[in-house]
Amino acid sequence: MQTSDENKSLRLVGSSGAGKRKTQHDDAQQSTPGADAYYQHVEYYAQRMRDSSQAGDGIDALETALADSYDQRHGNDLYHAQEQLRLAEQRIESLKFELEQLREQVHTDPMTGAFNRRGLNTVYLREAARADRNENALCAVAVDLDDFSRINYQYGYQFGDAVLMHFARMARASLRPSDVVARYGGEEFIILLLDITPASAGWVMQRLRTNFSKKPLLDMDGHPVTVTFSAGIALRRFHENQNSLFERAYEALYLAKRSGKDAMRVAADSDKL
Ligand SMILES: Nc1nc2c(ncn2[C@@H]2O[C@H](COP(=O)(O)OP(=O)(O)OP(=O)(O)O)[C@@H](O)[C@H]2O)c(=O)[nH]1
Repeated sequence: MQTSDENKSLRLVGSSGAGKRKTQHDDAQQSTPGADAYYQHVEYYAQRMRDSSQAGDGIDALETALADSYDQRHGNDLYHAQEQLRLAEQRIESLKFELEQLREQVHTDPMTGAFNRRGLNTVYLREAARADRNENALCAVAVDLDDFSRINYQYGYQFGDAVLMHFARMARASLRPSDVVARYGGEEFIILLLDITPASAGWVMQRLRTNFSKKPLLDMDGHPVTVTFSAGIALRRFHENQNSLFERAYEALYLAKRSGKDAMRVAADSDKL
């Protein structure tokens, strides 16, 4: 039950108009802004509602509580802290996005869009671990465009660049999206064929060869320019590291070049191919 003094105080507070009225708690709020003051304020009015015997008094107290706590709910430290938190979360999201873009730049050859060496190293570690875990086959193919210095000399360096971009595009289009195309050096590429049956690696590369030769670039006069490539294929042994695998792929590539170029060879140990 309320005493008559409390009722008086309740009515006084409740009848002075929402939003503008000043209560005995305003001073306390101003001197101690923030969450503590807010909760004290709420508790104060909650207590008054508990003590109230009539619905009208309770509603009065509730309205007053809402009006008096408006600034604290919307303009106080708690509100600002929540706003800061929201902005910080937004910033974190945009930083994550920037980081993702930077990571992509660090791992990509800007001209061809293929992985660069660093990107290839990262992908190799991941895919080799996966291949070991699942006992999947993984093939590395070393590719070198034939007589590229002559292409540059005859058609210009810019045309040579266009050939490199064209090769990377054709490789991506001819292989599975999960396969990896990386520019390893000037006119050298490494391709990783994942989860491939050894017998398939040869004809997958043959398909790339066919697609590449069927869509030649044109010179200034609109004539097609024939560009070929040589390739060496090596089937990865379980737990074989990158250097060893690529070395075997390069040995096979060397044999392909020695055989007259525009050719493919399979590394000796890849006997299942
Ligand atoms: N256009 C262009 N050419 C490049 C780039 N990087 C390397 N090259 C050229 O690639 C050529 C590679 O020449 P070589 O290593 O002699 O090989 P090749 O002429 O292809 O001869 P083979 O490998 O025996 O078929 C050089 O002329 C380099 O200047 C590049 O980013 N753009």
